[in-house]
Amino acid sequence: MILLEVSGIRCGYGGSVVLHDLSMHVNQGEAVVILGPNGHGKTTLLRAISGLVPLTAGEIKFEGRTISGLEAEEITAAGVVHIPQGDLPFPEMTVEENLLMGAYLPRAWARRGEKLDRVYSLFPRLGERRNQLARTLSGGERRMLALGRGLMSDAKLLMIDEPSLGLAPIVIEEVYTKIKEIAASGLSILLVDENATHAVHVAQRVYLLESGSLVKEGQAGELLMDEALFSAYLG
Ligand SMILES: Nc1ncnc2c1ncn2[C@@H]1O[C@H](COP(=O)(O)OP(=O)(O)OP(=O)(O)O)[C@@H](O)[C@H]1O
Repeated sequence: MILLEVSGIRCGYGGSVVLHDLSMHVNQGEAVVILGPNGHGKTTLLRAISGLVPLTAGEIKFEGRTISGLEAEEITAAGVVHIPQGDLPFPEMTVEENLLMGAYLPRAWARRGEKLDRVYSLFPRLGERRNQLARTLSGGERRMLALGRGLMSDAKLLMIDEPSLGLAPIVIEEVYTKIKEIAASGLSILLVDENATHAVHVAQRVYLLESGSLVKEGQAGELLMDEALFSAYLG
């Protein structure tokens, strides 16, 4: 069953068009990654789905309902949760207070205790640091906090923007191990990253984005087998 369906969208900033006639989808329970060089529109695509960049053409549907044109809060309330690049937490709040901010919608708030337990079992380091101010966390811990905050909501689709950005290789591996666990729990995931190495092991399906258009789609396994493609597009 298709969960998210993006059909022929066009959007950009001011007069400049960033995404042209872009179509893609995410099935229920699937982890999908969009790979592509920086500056080619990956973040813009997530922002368009979240209602932060208006479309000038095309349509986006979630669970069969048109969400393009809705306010960003309504799209979040529908279950599309966006973890932006850089994932800055509220620095003067504790880890736990930051996590609780992710459960601000009434349905999630009612189940916040159970959700906190789930986040702490997935990220024991956050549990140990629950009373620590977010500004004192390491880069990797901050990224975990951003993922945890996303899980505190009633997400049906978790969209994660470049989880490897600015982290040391060993920390990237740790973050991706957690994303794999989240995907294995059945939550649908749409991930964008410039770094293919880890992302292709988490995703079932991959799209390659170049200059605002998707140039290829395939199973992650096929991409891994295709060395020429892998090096041509992903370096
Ligand atoms: N707020 C903005 N105003 C004007 N142009 C923007 C804005 N945000 C992004 N752009 C432009 O849109 C294009 C696509 O940027 P986008 O951030 O979507 O790329 P990306 O593939 O996610 O790369 P990165 O990972 O570096 O963010 C770039 O040319 C960028 O300069």
